[in-house]
Amino acid sequence: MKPQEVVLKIENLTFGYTKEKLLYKDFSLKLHAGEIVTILGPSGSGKSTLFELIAGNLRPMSGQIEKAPFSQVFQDPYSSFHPSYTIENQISDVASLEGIDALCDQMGFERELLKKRAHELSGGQLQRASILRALLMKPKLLLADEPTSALDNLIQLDVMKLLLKTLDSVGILMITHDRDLAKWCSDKIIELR
Ligand SMILES: Nc1ncnc2c1ncn2[C@@H]1O[C@H](COP(=O)(O)OP(=O)(O)OP(=O)(O)O)[C@@H](O)[C@H]1O
Repeated sequence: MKPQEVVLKIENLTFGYTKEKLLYKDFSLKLHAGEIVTILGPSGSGKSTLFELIAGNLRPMSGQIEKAPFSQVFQDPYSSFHPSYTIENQISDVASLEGIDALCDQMGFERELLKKRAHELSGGQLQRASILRALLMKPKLLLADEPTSALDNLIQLDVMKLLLKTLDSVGILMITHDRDLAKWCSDKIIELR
């Protein structure tokens, strides 16, 4: 079997907002296309900070982060979209709409919702729109922060299954508080303290 491409390589990462309180000390992680790695940890343990570091919004104190082209699904569906523009407009700003109909069907996301403005959608609908946008960007690495938190249990599983289907060519790094979900879908779980 052909070895899968490395889509994220973190080497000896050290970071804290202050030197006195480090959140990461010599932290390393390698993620391949086809893998899903989940970060579990209590509130305040540094999960979102790790995504900020990977996305390049924060600089490590030391260590290296190499990443393939990535897209992100954010924890708060309401802040993921501008409230007064349509979902379709906001997706087409960053991605081609090719394949959107099939993806909508797979996610149980009614296509009419694409023509609506973000403020007219529910939290669960917005969260699916955010996943739709992230997948249409055709990333090699998907950073997913609580990607299914606003969905009820049944839809949550469907959406996770869809994310897993993309795994042939994509590596997923996911944050969740949901230990059962993490155990069900992850190749590897990293626990922060
Ligand atoms: N911009 C910042 N400046 C200073 N400290 C910060 C900043 N952002 C986060 N922190 C602190 O860093 C720690 C880690 O925060 P982070 O948001 O990464 O945690 P988390 O594990 O994602 O939490 P949650 O599960 O609640 O989202 C917390 O103690 C937080 O108060």
